[in-house]
Amino acid sequence: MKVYEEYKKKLCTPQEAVQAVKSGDWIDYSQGCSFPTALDCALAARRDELRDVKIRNAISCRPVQVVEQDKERQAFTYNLWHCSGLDRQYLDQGRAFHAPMAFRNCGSYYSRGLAPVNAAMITVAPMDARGNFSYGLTNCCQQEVLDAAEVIILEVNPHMPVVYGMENDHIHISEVTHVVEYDGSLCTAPGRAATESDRQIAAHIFPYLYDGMNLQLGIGGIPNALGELIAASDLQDVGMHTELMSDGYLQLYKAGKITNKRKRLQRHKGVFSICLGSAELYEFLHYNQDILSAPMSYVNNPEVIRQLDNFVSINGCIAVDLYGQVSSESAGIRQISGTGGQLDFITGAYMAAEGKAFLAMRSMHADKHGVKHSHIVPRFTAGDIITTPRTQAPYLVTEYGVAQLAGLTTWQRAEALIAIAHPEFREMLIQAAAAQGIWRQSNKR
Ligand SMILES: CC(=O)SCCNC(=O)CCNC(=O)[C@H](O)C(C)(C)COP(=O)(O)OP(=O)(O)OC[C@H]1O[C@@H](n2cnc3c(N)ncnc32)[C@H](O)[C@@H]1OP(=O)(O)O
Ligand SMILES: CCCC(=O)O
Repeated sequence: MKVYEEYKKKLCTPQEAVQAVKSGDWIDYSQGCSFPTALDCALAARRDELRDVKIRNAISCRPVQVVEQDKERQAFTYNLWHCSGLDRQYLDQGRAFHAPMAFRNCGSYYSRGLAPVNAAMITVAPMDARGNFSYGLTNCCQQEVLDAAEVIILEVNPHMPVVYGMENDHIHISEVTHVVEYDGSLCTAPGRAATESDRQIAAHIFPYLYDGMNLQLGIGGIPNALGELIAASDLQDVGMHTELMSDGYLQLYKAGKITNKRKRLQRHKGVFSICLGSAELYEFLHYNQDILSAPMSYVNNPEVIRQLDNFVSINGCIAVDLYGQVSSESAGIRQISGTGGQLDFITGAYMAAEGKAFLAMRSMHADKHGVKHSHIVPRFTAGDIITTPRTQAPYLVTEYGVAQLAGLTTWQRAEALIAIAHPEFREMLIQAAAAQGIWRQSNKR
């Protein structure tokens, strides 16, 4: 068979494949749990011969060897579209940089030539008899990256599920420069377990959910708690249209909650763009005809989301100020996460008939010295990054309730947000609101 001959011709060791990289190059790794483990090790081993090689990735799920082995950071610069807990450590230590983006636009940076790619290194499922390799867990911006790349190196992993896609879900052997094989386990990222306060927050959102909704759950503990709550509820015929496929959705599928039968687009199919989860979730996706992967440029497009009536988007945030500006990605200048798909889904959910978007957070935290900090703040301080502007602020949720901000004046917003602040901070916030000129004498307190 011709495709197998071509495969054999292109098959080489990781060490041979990474010889394609030159000093000064830009390299893209496939994102999230599709991390190309063997190629990363082989590239890191060239640290003494290479200079100024820039790598782009997002949500690193295992130690990254081009970071770990290049202590002097002479050979490699690691850049992140979005951050995992491990990435936060790299950023804190000055071993990585963040690249701001909204996920619906990420692919266009490549197709418009704004993000050049000398070599793409991606993990795929084994080749089928027609010569195709499934992108598996990560559809994301894969196609745009590959279209932009001068050299394409596949890391074939037998554990990568074959995932059906709407479009741009596989690559053919004829388009590939090199193939390497790696039989190690895929990265897993089952997500942070829900805490008691996550559950309290989820319980406030729950009354807004209804049968037949199209559900997007984001990253973090609160969306996971919602997954648990819906799985144990009487809700029926939930539709899945989400950027992130997580174990929360696996729970919902197992509980029979997701049927997708009321969706106006891709009826009977759940749609996602990137999967971060457990080995059980990966197995569930393997040749699963009920689920489609699609590019971020489609899944996160507000024009697409708009067509899904009854859309409910639930994401996490870090802090909100009394004007309704939301930071979901930084604490001061400390980069914690990324904009990701948050703004895309808030925009699309608002446009959908009966659509709603929720941003949820704990009302406060205590730092390592025991000092308590309110997550509802009078105003942001220098360095805080605004992820969602106040003009698009959706339903904000804490353990103390829900504040719907759209359409409200500044003094109404201040009142609504102070009502869901931690009680210990409410008086301070009222004083601040008065000093900022956004508190009326007749406001409730
Ligand atoms: C995926 C889709 O389908 S679309 C869109 C989804 N994406 C987004 O919404 C992007 C932005 N949101 C997020 O990334 C997440 O929801 C987060 C980061 C806001 C919350 O996620 P969680 O996993 O619940 O966060 P968690 O509470 O564990 O905190 C993560 C880190 O932020 C820190 N942090 C969180 N809140 C604060 C705060 N107010 N002040 C200081 N630090 C904070 C924590 O200490 C922790 O740091 P560490 O890893 O060094 O310990
Ligand atoms: C994979 C989740 C990325 C995001 O926050 O959008």
